Amino acid sequence: MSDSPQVTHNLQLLLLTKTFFIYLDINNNVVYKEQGHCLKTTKEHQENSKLHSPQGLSYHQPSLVGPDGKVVSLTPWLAPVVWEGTFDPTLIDSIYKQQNITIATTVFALGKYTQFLKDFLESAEQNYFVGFRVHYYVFTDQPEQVPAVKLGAEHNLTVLKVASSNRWQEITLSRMEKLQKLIETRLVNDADYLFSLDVDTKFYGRWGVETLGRLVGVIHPGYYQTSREQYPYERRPESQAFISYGEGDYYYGGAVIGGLVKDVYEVAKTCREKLDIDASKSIEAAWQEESHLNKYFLYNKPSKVLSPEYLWQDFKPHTNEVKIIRFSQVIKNYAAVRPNP
Ligand SMILES: CC(=O)N[C@H]1[C@@H](OP(=O)(O)OP(=O)(O)OC[C@H]2O[C@@H](n3ccc(=O)[nH]c3=O)[C@H](O)[C@@H]2O)O[C@H](CO)[C@H](O)[C@@H]1O
Ligand SMILES: [Mn+2]
Repeated sequence: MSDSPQVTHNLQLLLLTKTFFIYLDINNNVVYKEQGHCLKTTKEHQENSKLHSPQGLSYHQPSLVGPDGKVVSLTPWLAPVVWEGTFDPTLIDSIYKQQNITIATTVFALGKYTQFLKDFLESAEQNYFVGFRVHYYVFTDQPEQVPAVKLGAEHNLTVLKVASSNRWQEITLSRMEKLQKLIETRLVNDADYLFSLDVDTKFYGRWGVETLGRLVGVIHPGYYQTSREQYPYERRPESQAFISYGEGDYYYGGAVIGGLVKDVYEVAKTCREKLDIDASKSIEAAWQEESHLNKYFLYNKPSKVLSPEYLWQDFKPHTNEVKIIRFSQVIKNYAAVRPNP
């Protein structure tokens, strides 16, 4: 005689309850993996779910500084905005220390931009994921110009030679294609997280595991209190990067793209495809790949947003909201460093 449906139902409930309690009581990774496969599926589902939003939706522009002058630390889709005071470095480091992660970091230094590498790397070694495994990938047309910088334990650097270009716009937008290829050939196996960073920059403060997330963007320091109509989005409908005046959350800087390797891959691949479509129509978006990145982030929301502490500009005076400057664009003489105007 088979069990009555009621008995089966109770048994299932009992099993589920048991699994759940084991997880809550012991809270140990091994036990969790062995016993909690049904819970693990749920957790993975939540972490991996993309935050797509439809085009043309009407809603208020989110603000980053409230009317009381206090900073806002959640987006309207409930992603954290990382500011000083929103995380405890000791606690968050100790959590991520148990995860045995590698953070790949790409940086491009072509033409005269090789001069920025020394300060970038030296200051990164003082501040960037100190104590965690980092692998820098330096793309350059002059490998001999890459300075020998002493790297900390578990920090490595690989130089990758690329062709020179005589248009800076070409260099900055070609980063997407190079990033896509690097992920396909190496990073899928070699890294967990990836950051793509501008080289004309310096670290002045901690940049650590608080910045890790599935998909991470940074608020551009020039526009965090600007009305979205004034954002320098691409406004020509002919471009794939087009965003209409009534839309927009934040203006993200192209100097920082981060996240899980596979999520950054989606960004790079999508932006590259759109850059190619634009190129075939002889259109170049207002701010090259930064414009395409802003479009991507508008409809594929970042799961974590970095405040302008993580992208400042040395020439910009300090403001009340930004308590710490962690990473900043150095002052550069555009005419002297770029290959073309
Ligand atoms: C702060 C910020 O968000 N900056 C973005 C902004 O202006 P930026 O003025 O910051 O652009 P940029 O001149 O720094 O170029 C971006 C990056 O391309 C590389 N490079 C550029 C020129 C060159 O001759 N050699 C070379 O290696 C280098 O890694 C540099 O950091 O808009 C650019 C697109 O137009 C990029 O999206 C930048 O990330
Ligand atoms: Mn730059």
